[in-house]
Amino acid sequence: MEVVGGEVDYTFVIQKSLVLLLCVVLSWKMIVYMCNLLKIEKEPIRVLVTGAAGNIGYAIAPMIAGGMMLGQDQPMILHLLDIEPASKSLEAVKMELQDSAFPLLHGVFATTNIDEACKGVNIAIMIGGFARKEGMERRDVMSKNAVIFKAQASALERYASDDCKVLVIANPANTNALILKEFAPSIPEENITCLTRLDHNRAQARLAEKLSVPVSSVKNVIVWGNHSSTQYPDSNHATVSTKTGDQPVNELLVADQKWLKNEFITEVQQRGAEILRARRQSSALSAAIAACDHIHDWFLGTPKGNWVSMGVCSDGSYSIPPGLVYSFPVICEKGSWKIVQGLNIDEFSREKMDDSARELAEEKALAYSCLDV
Ligand SMILES: NC(=O)c1ccc[n+]([C@@H]2O[C@H](COP(=O)([O-])OP(=O)(O)OC[C@H]3O[C@@H](n4cnc5c(N)ncnc54)[C@H](O)[C@@H]3O)[C@@H](O)[C@H]2O)c1
Ligand SMILES: O=C(O)C[C@H](O)C(=O)O
Repeated sequence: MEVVGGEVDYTFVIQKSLVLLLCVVLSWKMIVYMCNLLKIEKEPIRVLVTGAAGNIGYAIAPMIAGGMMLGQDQPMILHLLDIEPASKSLEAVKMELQDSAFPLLHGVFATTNIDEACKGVNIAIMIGGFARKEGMERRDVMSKNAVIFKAQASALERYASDDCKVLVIANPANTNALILKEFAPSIPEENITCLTRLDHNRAQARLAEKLSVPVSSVKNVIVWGNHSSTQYPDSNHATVSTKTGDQPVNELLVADQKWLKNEFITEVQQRGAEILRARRQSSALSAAIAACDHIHDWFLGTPKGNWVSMGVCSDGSYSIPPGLVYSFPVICEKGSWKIVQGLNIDEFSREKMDDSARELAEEKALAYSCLDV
């Protein structure tokens, strides 16, 4: 250390520190530059898509391969799974993906064997399941899916990578995710989620339409609960960015409180059924986009000041019973999610949130009774 006349020369120390800092920054920039020059790529991530020959599978495969889910610098290898009767269509999906020459797609592996499909996967998008047919009881659908998800959980438990992150889309999504959690105990429970981002996106879009603003200017809607008609789309904390800063949606729609408490909620709750009636098939394009959004934000983080809705294992936040997979507002950072805490819940919201939790508890009991656990 430089000492002048018995005293520390702070100017010299600061100068030295700045030079050192500059050297560190320049070396880091140089390393990044060299990597880019040498085209050193990230290791490919293995992504499992179950039900890959179906509607959502066909929509989501090119989105993943094109970088929408994991970003434009993240290569991937796709593991596509479907059941034997769909094996020809599955092979066709594989061929089309190959023919699309996606630069980030480092391989496609298609199989009807669940164990092989799960080998080494880092992400599992669970779309395949048993769809309700006319005249079938809820119990029949639940029992078929409970059996499917129990078997898939065991395969993931045995063969997936330790850090595997799971997104369940197949309905009943929350309860299928719960079964998966029960039968894959070595997968950390925070790695098991279900899709309610589609409902979140739908709610955001309805508000933007009502306010005649771009959808991107609306943020922080919430979908609480089950991905079913008891879900509670909540506009109480949503804002719209304007030239003068963020404005609460409830203030901008002060004259439309009746709409917010009635039509808005039912329209979002019933949107899936509306699309099902119009297409005679459930939503596929928007479901695939929502799944990409879900994984994208989970891996790469939610933008500062924004939250999104994800079906996650309840830790008792907002008095939602632990042991349910429930949709909460979450913030994501460095590959982890955290439930947004401290939001004010009014009586109206409380009732709706509890109704959905009650339905999930009933679904859980039904699923367990089907599995004899
Ligand atoms: N959570 C959501 O937001 C959301 C939105 C839309 C649809 N969904 C649900 O997603 C699921 C898939 O929808 P879709 O339109 O793609 O249906 P789809 O019938 O077109 O495709 C489902 C595919 O899964 C396959 N499959 C069936 N059992 C399987 C198993 N055991 N292992 C692997 N694959 C299996 C089928 O052969 C089929 O190819 C449905 O349950 C639907 O209700 C959820
Ligand atoms: O498949 C369905 O029943 C509808 C779907 O979950 C949706 O929300 O679009």
